[in-house]
Amino acid sequence: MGVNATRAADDRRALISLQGVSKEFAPGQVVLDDISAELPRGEFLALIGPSGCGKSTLLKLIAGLISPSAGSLCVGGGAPSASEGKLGFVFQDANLLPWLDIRDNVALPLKLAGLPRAQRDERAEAMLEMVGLSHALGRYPRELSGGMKMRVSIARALATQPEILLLDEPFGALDEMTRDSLNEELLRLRELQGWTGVFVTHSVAEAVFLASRIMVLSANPGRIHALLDIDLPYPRTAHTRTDGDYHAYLTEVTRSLHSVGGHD
Ligand SMILES: Nc1ncnc2c1ncn2[C@@H]1O[C@H](COP(=O)(O)OP(=O)(O)OP(=O)(O)O)[C@@H](O)[C@H]1O
Repeated sequence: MGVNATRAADDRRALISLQGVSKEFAPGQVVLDDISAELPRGEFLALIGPSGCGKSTLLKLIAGLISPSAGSLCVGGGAPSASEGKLGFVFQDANLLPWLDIRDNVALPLKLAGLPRAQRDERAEAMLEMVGLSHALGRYPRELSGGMKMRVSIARALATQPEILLLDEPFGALDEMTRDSLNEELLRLRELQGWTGVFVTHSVAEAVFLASRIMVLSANPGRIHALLDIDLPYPRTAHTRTDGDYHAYLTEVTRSLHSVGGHD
């Protein structure tokens, strides 16, 4: 098989595969039940559903931070626990180290990976430039706004050039304008870097704006209620939010969420 044929076969194969995944933290307390999905390379999947339905748990399973009670997951062709280096994780809290300036915060995973100082500084600076913070390299987290901290957190998650980016409600604590502009920025980064993403959100608008597909989960136990394709063309920009199709998707997802008892 030639290089192109191999790549085409790779592209068709799911990058993340979930088969009959269930999770219970205590016997009889099923949090997630029988979740199956295939995520091809390039997918940007939003997880949405009522509070406590298991969205973060599903993300942690994909990251290999916890193991399923039943079923199996395959990430990048292997077990999630073996996918270290292929994955970047962004949490709701930016989790920056207060005693390091933002260049060193972004360079931290590279330091842990053993990259020499010059290389990790160069990469950290390139990442910070990509998120529009090259003017702030020497600043400390306490000197940054919430939106800037989240930009640093995203730059840090992407510094190791992961194939997959997992985001657990990263913009939930931000005001709407900052959130909208970070959403646009995130899509721009995705265009540039081509990672596959899975993110948790409570915002229907954010899910529709970002995602290529939305998984609506029901609660107690968490099950897939709907998997909806969002066929809005990328790149999506601020103009997308005034598009009639975008608004039709907002209505569809809101209805789906209401039918499972989500009040977000
Ligand atoms: N480590 C754990 N041990 C025991 N129970 C847990 C653990 N982690 C999560 N749970 C329980 O699993 C359920 C799902 O939690 P999870 O955080 O995945 O939900 P979520 O959909 O992300 O919620 P939210 O939207 O409120 O953030 C909750 O009832 C939670 O209490």
